[in-house]
Amino acid sequence: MNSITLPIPFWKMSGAGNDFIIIDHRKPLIPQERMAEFARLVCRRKFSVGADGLFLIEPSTRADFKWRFFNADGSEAEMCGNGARCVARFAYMHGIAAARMRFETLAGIVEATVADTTATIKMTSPHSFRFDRQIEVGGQLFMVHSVDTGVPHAVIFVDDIDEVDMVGLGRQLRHHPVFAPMGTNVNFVGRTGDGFRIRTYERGVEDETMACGTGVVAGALIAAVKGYADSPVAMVTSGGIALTVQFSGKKGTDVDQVLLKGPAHLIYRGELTSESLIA
Ligand SMILES: N[C@@H](CCC[C@H](N)C(=O)O)C(=O)O
Repeated sequence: MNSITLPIPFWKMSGAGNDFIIIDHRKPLIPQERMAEFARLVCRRKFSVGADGLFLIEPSTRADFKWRFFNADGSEAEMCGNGARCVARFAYMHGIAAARMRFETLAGIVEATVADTTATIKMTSPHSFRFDRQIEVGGQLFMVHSVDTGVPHAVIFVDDIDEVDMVGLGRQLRHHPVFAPMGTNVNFVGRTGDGFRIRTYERGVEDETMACGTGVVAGALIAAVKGYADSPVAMVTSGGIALTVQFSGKKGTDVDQVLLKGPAHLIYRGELTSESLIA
């Protein structure tokens, strides 16, 4: 079968401004070989629903369900923190899983708890920490830290977060040879009087998004190692919404339980038709 079964019911959800299309795909509707193309079409803003990413919920033999996750450009990514929180609420509201659930991602098993419009996830173990790499971009040197929180993230602490050229600088770092071949998401973190602000240039969206869950976790863990923060760490994202990261275990890179908490809202539900898929 190479055709897409239409119409397709979907939910549009927002996790702190990171927005997603979520489809119950336990009964297959989109052939495997057309999933990336489908994601590109439905995520395209102004021409279709528009979103930062697409989730297809599928059956799992190891957990309550598993997902296929595609960025807006059709690339498949291992993990998405805000998407995981939205998917958890979707699964709970569709009776696919109980309020406490486990689901399979390419990064590993994610645990989640849903309470009203808030969803908390237990992240897969962060790994590949690197600190204090000096990287030159456009004749300027940046002190860059990095960690994989399910997907790769670079973290840079800046004095004035409003002044960062997200598209110019974000894009150059995202494609910097140091991070090849996978590339990286790029987070700029600013310390405010009583906390942190964070802005993320997302791989696969190829732009700044309003929030990035795995990016907030990367920022919080690196801030803790640097001695700037202690658990729980709240970071205000570009859309103005705070996400909270809680972790236990030894302070530093040896953290064994990392929780990400924040809102997961249903924006609307609808049906995708052939007109939603126009290139
Ligand atoms: N928005 C996500 C991260 C999604 C994956 C990322 N775009 C990538 O390809 O690495 C989040 O909330 O974590």
